[in-house]
Amino acid sequence: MANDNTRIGFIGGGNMASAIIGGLIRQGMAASNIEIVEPYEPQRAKLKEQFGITAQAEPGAALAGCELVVWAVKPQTFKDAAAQAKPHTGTALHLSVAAGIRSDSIARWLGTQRIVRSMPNTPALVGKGMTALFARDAVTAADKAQVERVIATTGEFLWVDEEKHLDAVTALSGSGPAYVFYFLEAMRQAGKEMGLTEQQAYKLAVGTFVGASALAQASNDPPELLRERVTSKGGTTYAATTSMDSDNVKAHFIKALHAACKRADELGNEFGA
Ligand SMILES: NC(=O)c1ccc[n+]([C@@H]2O[C@H](COP(=O)([O-])OP(=O)(O)OC[C@H]3O[C@@H](n4cnc5c(N)ncnc54)[C@H](OP(=O)(O)O)[C@@H]3O)[C@@H](O)[C@H]2O)c1
Ligand code: PRO
Repeated sequence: MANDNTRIGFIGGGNMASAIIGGLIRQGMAASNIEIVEPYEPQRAKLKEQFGITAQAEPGAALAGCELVVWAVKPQTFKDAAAQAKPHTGTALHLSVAAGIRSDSIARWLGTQRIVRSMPNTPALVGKGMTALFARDAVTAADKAQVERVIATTGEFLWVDEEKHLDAVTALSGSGPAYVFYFLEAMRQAGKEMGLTEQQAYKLAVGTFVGASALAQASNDPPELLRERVTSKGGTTYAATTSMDSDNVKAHFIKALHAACKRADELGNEFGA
């Protein structure tokens, strides 16, 4: 992004916006090309401290010069935020990161069809994000390329052809980091119960996730086979996975992801009207 003079506006300057802005700045985008609208004063102070960007409390003329507007508000506040910002967004291309809110709703609120919906995740903060993107028909190849340049600063991405698949993506990779952290909490507690210090247990658990993920990424083998290679006959891994199987852990975990997917659909219905 170093030689790119595109101006990008952010509506909402919270966690997800900060993750993307961090990526853009790391890749050399000038902070002066970023406009942020963020009503919460302490968050504006944080953005100033983190990125040197003075965010605006409400949308205004500065937004009009932005070729791309990123919507990083909660699903619950999207409609109101859209009503406030619409008079200032000109002919911009729009990129939403909001869970659940369908592009039909966004098109209606903003009066434009140039909308890309996305579902990023918080590892974007460290350049290891995983994002899925969906484009409405009116989005051109050049528009898509512009979105890709932005999202690529936060990690990897893929496009989905059907918008409803973004709900599944939300359940899988959008919320996914929380599942990993949940398992880290459990591994840390188990380690402590077995006599390790909290620090030792946490370091071992995080390192194991990093290592196993890197192995899965580097390997052409399916996870079933990778797991088999850890599992010695009559050994410790077998004892653990047998215990999980008898408690139906996998089925419960899959059920949890379906609950997240259903909630994404509900968010679209509840807050997209
Ligand atoms: N966090 C994640 O892991 C994640 C992952 C993928 C997608 N998302 C999506 O990203 C979106 C933002 O989530 P987040 O975690 O970044 O939330 P967040 O940290 O709460 O950020 C949203 C920000 O938008 C501000 N805001 C509220 N009304 C506004 C308005 N009218 N105009 C401009 N800004 C306004 C909020 O201020 P106040 O606090 O004053 O309301 C808040 O600072 C959500 O739609 C979520 O579904 C999040
Ligand atoms: N965070 C948002 C939520 O929990 C969307 C994915 C991750 O609703």
